[in-house]
Amino acid sequence: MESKKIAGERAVDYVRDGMIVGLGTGSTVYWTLSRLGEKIKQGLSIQAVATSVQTESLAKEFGIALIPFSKVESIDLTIDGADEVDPEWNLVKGGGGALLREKIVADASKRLIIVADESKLVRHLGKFPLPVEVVKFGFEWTMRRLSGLGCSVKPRLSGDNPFVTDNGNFIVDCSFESIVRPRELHREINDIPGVIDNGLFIDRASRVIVGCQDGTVKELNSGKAK
Ligand SMILES: O=C(CO)[C@H](O)[C@H](O)COP(=O)(O)O
Repeated sequence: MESKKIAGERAVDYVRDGMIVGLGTGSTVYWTLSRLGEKIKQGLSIQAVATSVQTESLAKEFGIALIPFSKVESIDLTIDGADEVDPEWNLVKGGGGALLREKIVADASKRLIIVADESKLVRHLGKFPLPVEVVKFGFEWTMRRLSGLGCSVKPRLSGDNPFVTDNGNFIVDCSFESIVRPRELHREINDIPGVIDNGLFIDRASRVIVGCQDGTVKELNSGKAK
């Protein structure tokens, strides 16, 4: 928990007065939101776009001014978490089910800072099941097509019911043993009818901030993205 906190908080050092900031989703970003709230009390002035209903309500709690995404031309900086980060900074995201809005907001952002604890750094993506957002209609068929890509598939549940995203869709978690060619896999998955998007984020991170168990924070800044 402490390593998530120090990573999440550190990212706030990159936020400047007047910025439009994208707010990711998850337990690491929670600490970003809480630190942003403190800085706002001390006079920082920003506007923010949330990537989930959960983040929207936390932002309100922390006194962060939100604007609708539809009113935004571009976002200066987005801070978000990840489930896995490989040495090329390809990411798996969507553990919290917010991958679609997270990807749209990341796409509109000049910079994407990823905050994570050390356990998220992996040699190859794939240990964490890859979340795929699919439409409800025909999702059983879409799952069959996904399993044809060589993974085992599980519809995500919330208790006994299917998990429903903020966009009204389902999530299918796809377990590949190892994702060797993430770029190709990203395209293959999104080519399947019924798939809306998947949790692979390729060449999107501009910086990765990692909280370590010994209390230090590592900042990696050699990615290929904008
Ligand atoms: O992609 C996400 C939500 O859709 C999260 O950023 C990801 O699951 C990491 O979450 P956490 O910081 O709680 O470990």
